Amino acid sequence: MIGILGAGAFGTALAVTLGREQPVTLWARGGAPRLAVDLPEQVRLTADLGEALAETVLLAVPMQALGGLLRAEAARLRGRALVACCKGVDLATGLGPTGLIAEACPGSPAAILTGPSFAADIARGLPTALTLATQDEAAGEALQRQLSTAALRLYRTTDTVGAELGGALKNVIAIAAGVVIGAGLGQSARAALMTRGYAEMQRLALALGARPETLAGLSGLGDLVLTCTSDQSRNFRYGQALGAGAAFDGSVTVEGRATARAVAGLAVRHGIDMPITAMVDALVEGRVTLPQAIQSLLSRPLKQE
Ligand SMILES: NC(=O)C1=CN([C@@H]2O[C@H](COP(=O)(O)OP(=O)(O)OC[C@H]3O[C@@H](n4cnc5c(N)ncnc54)[C@H](O)[C@@H]3O)[C@@H](O)[C@H]2O)C=CC1
Ligand SMILES: O=C(CO)COP(=O)(O)O
Repeated sequence: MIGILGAGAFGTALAVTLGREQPVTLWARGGAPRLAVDLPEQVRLTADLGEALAETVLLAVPMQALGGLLRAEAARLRGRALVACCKGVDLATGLGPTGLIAEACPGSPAAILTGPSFAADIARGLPTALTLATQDEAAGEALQRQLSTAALRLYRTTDTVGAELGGALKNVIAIAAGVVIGAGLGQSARAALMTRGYAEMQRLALALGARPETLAGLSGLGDLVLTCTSDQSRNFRYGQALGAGAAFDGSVTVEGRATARAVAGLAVRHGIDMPITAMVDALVEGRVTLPQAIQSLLSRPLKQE
């Protein structure tokens, strides 16, 4: 049995695909999943977290809720294989998902499942490929077998730093890509933004110990491409609204907002130049106007690529 904590769009989609092949218990804090889909017979929905505590537990809550959930449930989660399914950097600690797991549940195998996939596509059984990262090679092989399905292919790596930073940072760049399109700056500008965004993702991630091939893989470049080019992405749509001066529903999960804040701080501490992330953070926080943000990016010094 697999336990999934969090019945938002992603947790529910994972329950649907995994539940077609094996028993799954899906914990919904409020008792109901967010995606309007039929759950396979082997998926049990519960409002009692204890019932979802299997040997393998997927943590599918938003990034800024992960630390609190881990601390509250540490005693019951310890010793289980814990697979984070969220993308971002924790504002309070600057840690990524596996760092939060290690802090709350030391000794538990900590993994992250990340990469290009919209929950709706996974739930429909469309083909999807994700990265499963864990430092423990044997645990990684076991999880890869357990969590791959006919439609969901998992690629394995031990580079947790690269996998989680790729997934976190691409959301910030997706907001910027949305701003570019929302402000009517055109698709050529978006391609430039994505490329320069990828350069700054690499600068930070490599400085923090990530491997370049992880950044070039599904969890980095793959997810950057998906999220910056599809209006299925909530980060992209949020950016579009910012760029167009339109309203955006505040209840929608937009991970790139808090991640921009956390990463702007990390970049300063590590002396890494991340102008797009800094611009997104300043724009989201209302410290600059849209024309100022665009002007500051266009007036960067001319330099080598
Ligand atoms: N939706 C998607 O297509 C994908 C989402 N992800 C990632 O999955 C993570 C979760 O996102 P979604 O499921 O899309 O969000 P969502 O907004 O659809 O759902 C979030 C769920 O978490 C629950 N939740 C919030 N705080 C909680 C807490 N403290 N304890 C328990 N439950 C809590 C909410 O009730 C809600 O059901 C994010 O980090 C996102 O980046 C990753 C890949 C695809
Ligand atoms: O992470 C995702 C796709 O891989 C989902 O993107 P959004 O959170 O922007 O909707």
